Amino acid sequence: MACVLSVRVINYSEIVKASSNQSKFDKKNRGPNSATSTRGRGTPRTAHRTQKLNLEVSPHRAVSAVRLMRIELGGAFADLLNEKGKGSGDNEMGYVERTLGFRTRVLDDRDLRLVTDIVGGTIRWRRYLDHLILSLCHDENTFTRMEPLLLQILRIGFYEIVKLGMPPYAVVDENVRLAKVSLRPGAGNMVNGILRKLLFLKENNSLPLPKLEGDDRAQARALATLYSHPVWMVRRWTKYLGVEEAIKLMIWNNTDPSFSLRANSGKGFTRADLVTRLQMLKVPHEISPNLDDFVRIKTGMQSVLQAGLLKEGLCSVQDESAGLVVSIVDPQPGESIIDCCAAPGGKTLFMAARLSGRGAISAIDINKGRLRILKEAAKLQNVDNVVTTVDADLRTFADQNQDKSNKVLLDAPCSGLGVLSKRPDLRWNRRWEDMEQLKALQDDLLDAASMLVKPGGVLVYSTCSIDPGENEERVAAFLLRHPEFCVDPVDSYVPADFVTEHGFYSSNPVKHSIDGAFAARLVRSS
Ligand SMILES: C[S@@+](CC[C@H](N)C(=O)[O-])C[C@H]1O[C@@H](n2cnc3c(N)ncnc32)[C@H](O)[C@@H]1O
Repeated sequence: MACVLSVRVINYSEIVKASSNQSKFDKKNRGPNSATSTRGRGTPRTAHRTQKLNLEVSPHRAVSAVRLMRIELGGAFADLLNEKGKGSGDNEMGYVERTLGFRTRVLDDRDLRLVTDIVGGTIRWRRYLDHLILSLCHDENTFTRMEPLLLQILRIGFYEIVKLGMPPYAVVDENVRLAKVSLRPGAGNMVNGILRKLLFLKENNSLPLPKLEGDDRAQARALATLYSHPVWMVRRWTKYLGVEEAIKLMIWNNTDPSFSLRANSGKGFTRADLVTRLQMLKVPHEISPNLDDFVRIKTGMQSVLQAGLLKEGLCSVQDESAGLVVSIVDPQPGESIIDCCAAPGGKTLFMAARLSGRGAISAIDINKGRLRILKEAAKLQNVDNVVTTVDADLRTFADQNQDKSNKVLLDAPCSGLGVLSKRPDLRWNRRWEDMEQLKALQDDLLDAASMLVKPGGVLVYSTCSIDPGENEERVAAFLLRHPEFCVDPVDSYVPADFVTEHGFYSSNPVKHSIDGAFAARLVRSS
């Protein structure tokens, strides 16, 4: 039986004494009012005066389940918690306690890695996992009415068995235990039954998966389940890229992401310095073939974080696809640049470092909070002497501002379809309808940004999307509205491999193994 220790202490690490047993815990916390016992109907649990430490539930599993609830239910999840939990910014273990009714031991490095893997993977594979869970449930109602926490526990178990190939009996045992202590014994029995059915089918190579057959619509639905993406994305990509490339893209999106680090030259820290530090930390790395300041890492981000390299502002996490957009702006010492949608500042800060202390960047953004992050990062990275933040809607700013610049960057709000490997939840939050709204906003912002460009000056339009509707089509529509601009091919700024036949920059995750992004360099004649 799982062991729940309950003690009156303020400090979690000081917990020493056991005083309650499982049945007491169940009675007290698992009634109809439990935050986790109903889906969307739960009455918030009252604040605990005691803290309960459970040493038998694996901490990474408990934290993963709660984090998945937070991601999926968003604001609704905060409402399920007690008042104290709302917006308190409390640490993860606080959420665990308020959701599950107990704490686990503190997570070590290995647990943290497991949480990242399990949460990322379970979100990515959600559609695929839900298809399997639904297929193995008694009936559809069992699935659709399942409590949120129970569903997350099942998703975790299915992911571990089917995608991670973890030792099956340990997975069953641990997920059953989590369901029992965090919900009730019956929930544990249900998890046990469904996971064992899954194991049987997997061992017999007969998982109930859809076949690629029927008309385009049916095939798109099957692909969407097999590769776990929304149907509308599959239909869009098969139309633009063909089935084979669409599948490759989905496989990329489902793979654990690689990261790039940029050495902050503003701090006098070079790539050679960064390489030395990574060697000392034993973090495997690779020099970027595309950008002088960048290094790629696949694993070891935890070590980089713990060593304080980011906290000290010595390096930043920045994808090469974003760095290459800065190469297209090509900032030179002494120049004045307007960055129209600047926050949280990835590109602003890299451009600022390239100015080597001479010149100025006006960093405009409508989002105050993100702009604050930019300002603090500029200070940390020692480039605040060339960065001024402007809290404004670009459209109003452009209307009212007489000052024009030779270089303007518009890194527009977009669908983010190029960065789905790094943002596992984004695919489920984006809707097809968003695309039309985004395109209209991108047109408006392009018009506004163009007003800030001096004759002879350059406007760089960029997105982190791979969708032609947000990229080439927006530029074509802009050029029709603004014949005073023409395309300046980007060949002199980025490696030839990234240049499209129309002279635009395009990074393709499948081809270049970095995020997907787009940029056009547009020169104003008059
Ligand atoms: C793709 S993000 C920019 C990322 C940033 N360039 C970087 O490299 O970190 C788009 C930004 O546009 C901002 N934005 C959206 N609408 C805006 C508007 N009307 N005026 C100014 N900024 C806007 C958003 O707040 C968001 O920070």
